[in-house]
Amino acid sequence: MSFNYQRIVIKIGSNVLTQKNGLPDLERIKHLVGQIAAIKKQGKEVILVSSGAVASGRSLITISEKYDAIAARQLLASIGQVKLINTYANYFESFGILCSQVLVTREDFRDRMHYLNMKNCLDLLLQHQVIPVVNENDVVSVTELMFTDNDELAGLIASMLNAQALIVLTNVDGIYNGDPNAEGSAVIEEVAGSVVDFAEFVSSGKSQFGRGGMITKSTMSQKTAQLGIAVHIANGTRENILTDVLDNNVIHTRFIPNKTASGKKKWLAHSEKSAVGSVQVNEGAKTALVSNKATSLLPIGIVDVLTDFKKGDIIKLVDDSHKLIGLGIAEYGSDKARERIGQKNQKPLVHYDYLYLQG
Ligand SMILES: Nc1ncnc2c1ncn2[C@@H]1O[C@H](COP(=O)(O)OP(=O)(O)O)[C@@H](O)[C@H]1O
Ligand SMILES: N[C@@H](CCC(=O)OP(=O)(O)O)C(=O)O
Repeated sequence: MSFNYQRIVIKIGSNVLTQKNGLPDLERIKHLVGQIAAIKKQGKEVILVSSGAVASGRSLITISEKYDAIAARQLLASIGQVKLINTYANYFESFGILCSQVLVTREDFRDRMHYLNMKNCLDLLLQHQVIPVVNENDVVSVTELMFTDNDELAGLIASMLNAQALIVLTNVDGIYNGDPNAEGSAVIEEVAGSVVDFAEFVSSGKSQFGRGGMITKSTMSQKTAQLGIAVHIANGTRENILTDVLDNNVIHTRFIPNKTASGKKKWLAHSEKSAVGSVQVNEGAKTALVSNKATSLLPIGIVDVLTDFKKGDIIKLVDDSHKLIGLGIAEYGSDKARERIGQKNQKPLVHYDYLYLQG
């Protein structure tokens, strides 16, 4: 059985694009572009999320050690992104395909106006048969507000664009059930349904040039699959990997998608860092919210307003041990919410349509 996705986000990690000596691996980039061109020629839409700006920059300039990591990242990315996008543009051009550069920061996803503005631009590029090449704008991003890594960014882009699939290319065959180098470890081929605690077997170590590591890949993949998007994690250093993944012809990890969520829920799913206020809910409300029924958050299920918010703000819903259970848009401010705590027959604080629950 092959996978017949119409809109696909492909994320390529730094390690796939870089040789062991740190120089860009042009042959590999060319080979991947060739596969993407073949997928595109089948009438499919492809959005590329590519890391590699910092790695490319490293191949062009040596920076004195007296500069801190942030300054070095900004300098390398600023120089390296030009080289990276030129490389893509030249290779795509040889297949008669136009690509474009889209550099984003977390701020661009924060409020719904910015989010929809960016979505409109990406939709327009796709309508014009262009392949958007997306990367974080490391030059202007404020360190504390950055994406954990481009895996997180790829998950956001896939949900924003209602993609059917996200393919994450890294330098191992998928998520292993132990150390990938240890004897006896094997690739987990399918992840379905219930939430898996990957920290049990995925080490926090990452590859030579990667930023986030396999743990972020695992959590992002789980979240993205819960929103209705299939996620494939595969080895981008293998020949014909993209076509093999789509033909289901190679061992890799696949997260089976849940039912598709609405656009608003997809946006909320990635809004934790933009949440302004928080409320604590009781056990009964928690059970009702996480059940399969469409349930709004009513004041009777609230036990405390932990941090203030205004009407329209994104708020966190936490349980009695302060564990995050969901995110929603407040229908009224924290003052009114406090007055109504525990009361019956009150308007929902968060309506179901504006509520995203963690899986
Ligand atoms: N259980 C595991 N399964 C697969 N990879 C793992 C596991 N635990 C740790 N890793 C490490 O995660 C690395 C990939 O993540 P990362 O460095 O973020 O790559 P990328 O640059 O592709 O984003 C692998 O090279 C591997 O060393
Ligand atoms: N924006 C950075 C990407 C950093 C990053 O997330 O890398 P990776 O973990 O390899 O996907 C760059 O282009 O170098």
